[in-house]
Amino acid sequence: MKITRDLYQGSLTLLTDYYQFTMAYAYWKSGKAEQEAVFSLYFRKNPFQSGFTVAAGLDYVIDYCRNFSFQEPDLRYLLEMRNPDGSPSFETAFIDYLREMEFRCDIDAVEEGEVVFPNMPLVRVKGPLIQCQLLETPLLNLINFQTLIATKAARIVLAAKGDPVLEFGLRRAQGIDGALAASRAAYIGGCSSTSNVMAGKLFGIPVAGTHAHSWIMSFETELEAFEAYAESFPDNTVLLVDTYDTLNGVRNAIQVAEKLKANGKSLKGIRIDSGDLAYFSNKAREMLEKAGLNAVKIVASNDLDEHIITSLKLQEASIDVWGVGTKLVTAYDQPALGAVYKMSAMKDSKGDWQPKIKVSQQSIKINVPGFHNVKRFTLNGKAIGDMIYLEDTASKETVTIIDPIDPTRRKRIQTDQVEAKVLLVPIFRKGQKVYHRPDLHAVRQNTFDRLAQFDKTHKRLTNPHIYPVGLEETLYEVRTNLVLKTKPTEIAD
Ligand SMILES: Nc1ncnc2c1ncn2[C@@H]1O[C@H](COP(=O)(O)OP(=O)(O)OP(=O)(O)O)[C@@H](O)[C@H]1O
Ligand SMILES: O=P(O)(O)OC[C@H]1O[C@H](OP(=O)(O)OP(=O)(O)O)[C@H](O)[C@@H]1O
Ligand SMILES: O=C(O)c1cccnc1
Repeated sequence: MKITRDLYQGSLTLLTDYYQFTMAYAYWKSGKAEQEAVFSLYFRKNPFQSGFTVAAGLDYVIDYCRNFSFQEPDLRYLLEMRNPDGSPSFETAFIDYLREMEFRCDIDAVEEGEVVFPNMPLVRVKGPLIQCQLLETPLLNLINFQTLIATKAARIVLAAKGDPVLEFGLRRAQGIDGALAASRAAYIGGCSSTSNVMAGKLFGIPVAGTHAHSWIMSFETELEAFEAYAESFPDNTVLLVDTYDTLNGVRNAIQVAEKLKANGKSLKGIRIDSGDLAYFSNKAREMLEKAGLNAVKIVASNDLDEHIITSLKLQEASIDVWGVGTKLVTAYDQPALGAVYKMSAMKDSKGDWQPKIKVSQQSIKINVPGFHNVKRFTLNGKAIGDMIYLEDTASKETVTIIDPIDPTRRKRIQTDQVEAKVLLVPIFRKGQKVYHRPDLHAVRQNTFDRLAQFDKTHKRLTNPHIYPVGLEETLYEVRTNLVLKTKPTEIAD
């Protein structure tokens, strides 16, 4: 897929924060640009107070990196940039250096649809410092939003307990790209279809839809509108019943169903978009059953989210299909995932790797140093803990994983009695793509399969049981020693 190129027709290399260029220039001026570094992309808290997060956005990252080059119009723009005093921001020789730049990074990442947790690397970039740095903003932009929406979708799909969830968000999404990326991520999270026709064309997501109130309002009566719609779509008649009076709408839909039956066809569904969805869906179900129309599906929409769906399920509402828009594609209750991208190691002038740490007053903001990876341990197919570890640490029979924020939380794992899977997968080697991307349907299936590995207590929508993710002991020690070495030991007055 060349989604970003198809959509934006050119290089996206300038779609970054200006400070990436100020640093790039300064790295180049001080002779550090080609020095090797490692950066890690991770988040610190699951969104929505969720017990898990679903990774998405890697496909866009791959496109971005494959198109990573400076085109002449971009170079001209950079050359014309000025400091506040009117002097050129960048020397011509730097612009020439950018012109020749070829993407040379190694990238490893968790696959889309993978279930991920705070502090573990989602993407690891190793390569020339300048290239690692320039990737910071676009990688965060691409991973943060899609991961957020895939997670929201997964929660909604879990609440729907196997019923199809139709994504209806385009009209309320954050602009064109927000909508397209959200439709893609919502599908990864488990939605069944999108109403966004362009997302269908670009990504191959199934497209589905009913009709709006305007269709009914364009006729003298609701019954005429239903009949005309059934004539237009005899094989896919879904009627919106709540324009004037929901139960009367159901009666009219039943009349149309009988006509369809006489022609060897059937009414596929009705949609309720207002009022008490439990009451109206149960009444509608009773009326449909009385008319022998047990197979007619009831679609509900109207500001739904995982919590309202859960409540409607508890109320035993007779809803078979859920249409969800605004609260899904805008991640209404948490509009951003806070993933960050931090340097974790750099080669010194002798060519030796040095782990790097950012020390903060807030311990949650201290990153994981070194060339690290993450392993998931499973027992009889169930995930029991994730270990963040330094790649050059020899494997041991027993490991202890230590929560980086609360080191009293620890878990011992007998590695010879469990299965282990390394979660970072090679994506690029020396700038060349080595990863074969699965199609979007396989990614969506991946989400279901991976989520199935987790105990339901971690998937509970409120107050979930915290899944154990920790640092392997050696890494924990490296990190603690680095913090102690870097942090002033005296408490400031
Ligand atoms: N039985 C129910 N239990 C919990 N929430 C419900 C139930 N029925 C509907 N809701 C939710 O309550 C909210 C009702 O919102 P609102 O009052 O705006 O709807 P409405 O009265 O149908 O009006 P509108 O025509 O503006 O959609 C929606 O978010 C809807 O999903
Ligand atoms: O509620 P959402 O989850 O965003 O789902 C999409 C909404 O979009 C349509 O409404 P419309 O734009 O016609 O407005 P209205 O039904 O709120 O009047 C549809 O009837 C849903 O109610
Ligand atoms: O197809 C539908 O029913 C639909 C599409 C977008 C928004 N609301 C409803």
